[in-house]
Amino acid sequence: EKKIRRIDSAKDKSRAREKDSDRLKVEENVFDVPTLKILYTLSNKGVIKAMGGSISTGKEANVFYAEGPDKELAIKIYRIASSTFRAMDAYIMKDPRFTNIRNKKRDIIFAWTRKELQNLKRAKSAGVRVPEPILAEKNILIMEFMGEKEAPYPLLKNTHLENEEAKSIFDIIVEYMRLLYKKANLVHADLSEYNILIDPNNLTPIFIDMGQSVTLEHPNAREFLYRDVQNILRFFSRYGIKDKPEDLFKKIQAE
Ligand SMILES: N#C/C(=C\c1ccncc1)C(=O)NCc1ccccc1
Repeated sequence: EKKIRRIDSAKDKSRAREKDSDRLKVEENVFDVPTLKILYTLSNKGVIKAMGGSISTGKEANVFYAEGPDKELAIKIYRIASSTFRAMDAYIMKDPRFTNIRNKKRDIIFAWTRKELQNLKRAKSAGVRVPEPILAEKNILIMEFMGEKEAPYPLLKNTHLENEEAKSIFDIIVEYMRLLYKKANLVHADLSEYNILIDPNNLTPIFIDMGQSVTLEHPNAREFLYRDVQNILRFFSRYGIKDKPEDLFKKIQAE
């Protein structure tokens, strides 16, 4: 009951911050009864000591801060009532790893959550800096919290950089794209300044949101890679970086 109150208070806290009713509806969908049951179970198992507030809210999921037994956690909860799960089809239905799932909304969301955990593990073992993946349970993904004092590290989008700082971050991002491709056999497929955190202690990038990442067997993998390359070059052009997309595209895939 104490733990349940903490989760309920997290609900209230995240609601309290709601300004307009739409967001309230959005938040409401995340904490549906099945999701609450899983959170209570994880809490009773000691995986989650206390739920915190919402770190970020997207169309298809919300990320919450939480205290774990030994480290801070980020809890990503995929919305079952999400309207954008159709968009997931493009990535998941052609992925040989998931062709056998029944086309039921929940199954797609659960498979997507499992895929994000798997992709984070593969990225990490390839040497790409990502939040430490901890577990996936139905529509809930638990990972290491990347931030300090309950405040997440800033997105690349919101980080002020000098040109030299930007250049060194750009070089690491390209190296991570190469490691993902050559060693993890993955393409991020949604890489942009919105899905890269910057660790302010050493100005290094952290890749997040790998639910949509695909293996190189996916028929559109190279298209997605080219789009990631274009996104990154578009963002870094403001710092005087002039690499050509086709050159970067080749460099990432080169033997
Ligand atoms: N993962 C993750 C995120 C942050 C994060 C911070 C600190 N530690 C770990 C993860 C995040 O904001 N993702 C964006 C997003 C996408 C889709 C729906 C909601 C939110």
